[in-house]
Amino acid sequence: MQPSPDLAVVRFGELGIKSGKVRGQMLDRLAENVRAILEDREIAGRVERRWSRILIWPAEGGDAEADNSAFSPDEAAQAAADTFGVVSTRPAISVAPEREPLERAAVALAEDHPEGATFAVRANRAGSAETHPFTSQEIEREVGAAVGEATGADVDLDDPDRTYRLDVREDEAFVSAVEYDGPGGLPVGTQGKTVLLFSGGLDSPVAGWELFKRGLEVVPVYLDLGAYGGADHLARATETARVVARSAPHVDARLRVVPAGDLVEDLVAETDSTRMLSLRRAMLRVAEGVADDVGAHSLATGESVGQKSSQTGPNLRTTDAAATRPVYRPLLTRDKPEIVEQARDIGTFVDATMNVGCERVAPDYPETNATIEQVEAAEPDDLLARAEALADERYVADEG
Ligand SMILES: Nc1ncnc2c1ncn2[C@@H]1O[C@H](COP(=O)(O)OP(=O)(O)OP(=O)(O)O)[C@@H](O)[C@H]1O
Repeated sequence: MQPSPDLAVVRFGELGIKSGKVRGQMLDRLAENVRAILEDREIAGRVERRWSRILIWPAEGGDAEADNSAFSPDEAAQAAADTFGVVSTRPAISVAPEREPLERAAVALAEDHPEGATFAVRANRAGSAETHPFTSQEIEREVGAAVGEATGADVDLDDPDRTYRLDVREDEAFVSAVEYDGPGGLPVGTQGKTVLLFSGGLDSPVAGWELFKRGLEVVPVYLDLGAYGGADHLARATETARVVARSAPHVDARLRVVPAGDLVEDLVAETDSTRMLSLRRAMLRVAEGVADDVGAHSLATGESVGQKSSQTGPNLRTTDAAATRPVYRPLLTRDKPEIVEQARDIGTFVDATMNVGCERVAPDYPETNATIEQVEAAEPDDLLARAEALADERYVADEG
C-alpha cells in the first residue's frame, strides 16, 4: 500500500531562538494554543511538543470519542497554521530515517505533482554519520532522482513550484510536499494583556491581529456612541472582533461594549474644535478602567500618524496625557493601502463607505495642534472620571 500523510508537522520561528527556560515555556504555550485551535475546529488530533517541532498525530486509540479514520493531517495542518507563533505547517508521512522509505514516501506524495511544475527536494537532518549513512545533499539527490523519474518533472533548485521536504531526525523522518504559511510571531498569552479600543472599522481589527501576533492577549473594547453610533456599527465591530479572535480561541477576546451615548452627547454640546481629542481621551480612560479590572499592562488603538486630524503627532501626545498606561499603536507608521490589504488578508475587510460614529461626532474645523492645557480647559471637568467609571457598565457583545 502507498504511504499517505499520517501527521502534521508544525514549525515555529522566533521562540526557537530564546534561551532554554523561556523557550520551554513558550513551546508549552504554543502547544496548548495549537490544541485549542484544533478543538475549536473540531479536529481530533493529539499534539506532541518536541524541542524543535510540534507534531499533530491522530487522537490516541482507546478513546471512544475519537474517530481516527476521520483524522485529516491536511485539515490539522491548515488549522494549526492559523496559530500565532507558528511559521509554517505541513501534512507529512512519518517513516524510518532510511533511504528506501524516504524515497517511497516522496514518490507517493508526487502522485499529485501538478502537471508541468518544477520541483526541489530539501533535506534537514539532525543526527550524525553514525545515525544516517548519508549526508543531506546525498539524500536530496537520491530522492530527487526518484521523484524526477516518477513525475518526469524538471528540477529547479532556485525557485521550484513544489518543494519535497525531508525532515530527518535521529530515529524518525517526516516527508512532505505541501506547506501552509503561519503568521509567525509569538504564542498568545506569553506577553500579558492589553486593552484595545476597537471600533471594528479597517484599522483596529488589523491592530488587534498585530498585537495577538506578538503574543499579547487582546481585550477589545467598543464604545457605543449612542445616537452617534448605531446598531450596524456595533454589529460590524462584533463580527470583526470574532474573526480576529478565531485564531486565539483559548483567550476571552469577545468584544466588550461600553454605553457611552450620554457622554458623547455632552461632549458634542460642550466642546468644539478640540472635541475629538476629548473623545479620544475619554476612550483611553474607559480602557484604563477595563485594564484595571482585567489586569492589563497597556492600552492600544488602531491609530497611525497623520491619518486623521486627531492623529497628528502633537494631538497623539495630548491624547496620551489622559492615560497612565503606555498606549500601543501597532499601525503607527503604516500607510492606509497596506492596512486595507492586510484587512483583506485576515478577513476583516469591511465596506469602508459605512458612515462610522466618530465621523458624525467630528466638528467642522478640528484642531490639529492642540496643547494639553487647551483641551483640558475646553472639556468638562468630570469627563475623565466619568469615562473611567463607565468601564463598569461594560457588557459582552451578543455574538448571535
Ligand atoms: N467607537 C469606538 N470604540 C472603541 N474605539 C474606538 C471607537 N472609535 C474609534 N476608536 C479607536 O480610535 C481609533 C481611531 O479611530 P478613528 O475613527 O479616528 O479612525 P479609523 O481609522 O476610522 O479607525 P478604525 O478603522 O479602527 O475604525 C480606532 O482605531 C480605535 O482604536
